[in-house]
Amino acid sequence: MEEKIRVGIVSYLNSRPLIYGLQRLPIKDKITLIEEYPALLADMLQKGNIDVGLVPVAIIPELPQSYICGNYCIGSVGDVASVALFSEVPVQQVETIYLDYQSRSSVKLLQWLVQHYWKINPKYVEAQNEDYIQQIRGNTAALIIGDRALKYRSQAQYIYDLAGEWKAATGLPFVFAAWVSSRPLPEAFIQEFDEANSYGLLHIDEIAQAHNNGVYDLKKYYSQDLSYELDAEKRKGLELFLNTISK
Ligand SMILES: C=C(O[C@@H]1C=C(C(=O)O)C=C[C@H]1O)C(=O)O
Repeated sequence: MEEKIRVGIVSYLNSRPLIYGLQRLPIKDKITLIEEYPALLADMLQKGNIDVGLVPVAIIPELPQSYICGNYCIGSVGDVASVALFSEVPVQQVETIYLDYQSRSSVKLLQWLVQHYWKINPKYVEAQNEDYIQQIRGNTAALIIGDRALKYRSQAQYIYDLAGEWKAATGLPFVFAAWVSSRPLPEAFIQEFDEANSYGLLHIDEIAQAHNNGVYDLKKYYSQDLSYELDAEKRKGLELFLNTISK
């Protein structure tokens, strides 16, 4: 039997539409799905523990070889809702920022916004585990991504949505994660993979209902906040982001 292709996918709600077809269509017998948080997926791709992953785009410049597979991603054309700087004070008064250990792209995006858009000069602290979320107080703010960010929204005073801020600063959409492999994969596989990604996007209502947890309106999350097509505008946003972080 042929070896299965190891596919790493983000373990958050954001990727439920992309995993839907991968778990249901015939491609499911050709792959092994591994779910992890984004920073771990990045490590796994870098170490060769997965063949393709929905990895933070910020690691692309660090890979000796990389191939973007297919036409889907985790992106946004405005506010994304699940990636934000959460604070008790306006951003101009923020002095310390905890960085989410689960993120790679949003950490880089935040640091770009801090320097070039908000023009503030905070101290950064790299969080090691979930406890950092309790540190948001006074002039201490934190970056949170994923399901934990959706959850934190209801108790937050100030929410600086990183995709919305990027859009305001550059006029472009933002791509957080894309399907990346470190070696070329067969064309026929990529095509089947791409079709499996698109399948879930036809079942958004069902997926939103199945995962509804009363925390956030998932139909809105999947159809308005997130934008999964890696189209020409998103590729432009991605290129600009990768250029800015590799300088
Ligand atoms: C929109 C999101 O995009 C994510 C953010 C990532 C990052 O910051 O490295 C990576 C993958 C995505 O899960 C989110 O997690 O909410």
